[in-house]
Amino acid sequence: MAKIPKKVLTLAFIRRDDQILLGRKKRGFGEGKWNGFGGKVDLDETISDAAVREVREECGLLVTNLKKLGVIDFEFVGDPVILNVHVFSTVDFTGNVTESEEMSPQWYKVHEVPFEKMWKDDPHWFPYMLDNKKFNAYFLFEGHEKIISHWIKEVESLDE
Ligand SMILES: Nc1nc2c([nH]c(=O)n2[C@H]2C[C@H](O)[C@@H](COP(=O)(O)OP(=O)(O)OP(=O)(O)O)O2)c(=O)[nH]1
Repeated sequence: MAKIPKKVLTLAFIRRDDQILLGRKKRGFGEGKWNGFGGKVDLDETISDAAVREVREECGLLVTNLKKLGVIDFEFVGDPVILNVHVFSTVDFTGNVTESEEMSPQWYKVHEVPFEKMWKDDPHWFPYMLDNKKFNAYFLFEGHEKIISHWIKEVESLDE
């Protein structure tokens, strides 16, 4: 059997009181959508090191104590590559929020997250993430706007 290629990506959320920091992606994959901060893992770094680096690059904050809350696999019809997204959250950060070439950041109240301007899968798993519950999920997309099938389950623990 041919091995299914997986591309490991990070996605980190920063919380402050009843707010969450999101960024509007200014270019590339998911352009125009509001999201957490993240991207590809480099060869020489751990997944959580990559998560810290991507947050710093995309919104200027230095985060610590990232907790892994979710692992989501995304498959796209006609594309053999599975995106393996590791979702983190933290309340610990230093620095000032700054716009980057990739992201335009903004604090949102957690009950005012703009799901209509986000990836279609996000309303399914954000409730777990916002509640600090650990979860695994899978979404099969046709194009970038239509979910054909999915599952999601709460789990006791996640591999590091
Ligand atoms: N909320 C949400 N995030 C997603 C979904 N799919 C998906 O890849 N992401 C996240 C994971 C990553 O944080 C980001 C995609 O990474 P990216 O392509 O921007 O990676 P990068 O920053 O290394 O890219 P680049 O600088 O090389 O352009 O989007 C999704 O369906 N929902």
